[in-house]
Amino acid sequence: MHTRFIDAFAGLPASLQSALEPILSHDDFPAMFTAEQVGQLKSTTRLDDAALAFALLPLAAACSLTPISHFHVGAVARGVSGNLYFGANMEFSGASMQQTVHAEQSAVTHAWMRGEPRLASITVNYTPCGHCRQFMNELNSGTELAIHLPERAVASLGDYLPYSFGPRDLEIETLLMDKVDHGYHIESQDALALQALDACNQSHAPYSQSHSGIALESASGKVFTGRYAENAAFNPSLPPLQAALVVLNLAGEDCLKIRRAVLIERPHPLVSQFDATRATLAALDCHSLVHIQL
Ligand SMILES: O=c1ccn([C@H]2C[C@H](O)[C@@H](CO)O2)c(=O)[nH]1
Ligand SMILES: [Zn+2]
Repeated sequence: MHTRFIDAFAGLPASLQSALEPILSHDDFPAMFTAEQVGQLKSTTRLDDAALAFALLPLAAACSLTPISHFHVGAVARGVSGNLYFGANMEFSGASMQQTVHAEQSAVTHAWMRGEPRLASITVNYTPCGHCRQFMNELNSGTELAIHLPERAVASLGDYLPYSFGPRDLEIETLLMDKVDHGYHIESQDALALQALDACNQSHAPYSQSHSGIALESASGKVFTGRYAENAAFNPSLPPLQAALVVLNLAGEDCLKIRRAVLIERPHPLVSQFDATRATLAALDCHSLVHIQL
């Protein structure tokens, strides 16, 4: 079991511990559970969907990286597939505050990067801040997304974000998590560049059309990609680097040991990721960034 889970695991109910043990002891535990695993966990623990997601929150929160706040936020997103995806907040010392990733953004992005088509609900250990409510208002689940919080009745995103501003106010029909393929091509033999291109082709940038994607090679040699997720209110947009760091971190790898990165974006984009990406990677001690302009 990854060392980050040991304390949180020890605090779980015994029946959940024994049901989770074979899954968590796998070296490659991806911080998600398939619908089939969820079914098995529910039947062995007799927890329902909502109770299981709450019970898993300490494990999700154990994935947080918080050198600034030491405040561990965990989220569990449930896809319409029935899969569960962890999310955790991430702070980067030496970078700007704007590079921070909230746990809700992490769980949403995690589900999206793993191909989930839409979310049904999200469970969080603290109330989502205004920024997260706005970030989630970009989703194709819309204001129907169910939000589960400790000691509160389940409510919808619409309940938590009345009089909301969103994509439809800017006449945008393609929503976050909708399947897209922007159809860009590059001439390259570099597997990392081709994976960054794939991420760019699936990015969500309907406001600026400044599609972008990134691929990171981790310490173990695995590749983690990230897609840009733009937001109707612009500032809550999540850069592609953050999306890739979410998946890399949740997979149990070290953000401070990234070997190389490839960022792909359009030439002369209205919105450029390059400067912020280079600065944040430098704060993470990665100085090998290739910038490809389509
Ligand atoms: O909705 C919220 C509010 C805060 N945080 C994180 C961001 C930062 O890392 C820390 C302190 O704000 O908590 C979240 O993850 N979600
Ligand atoms: Zn937040």
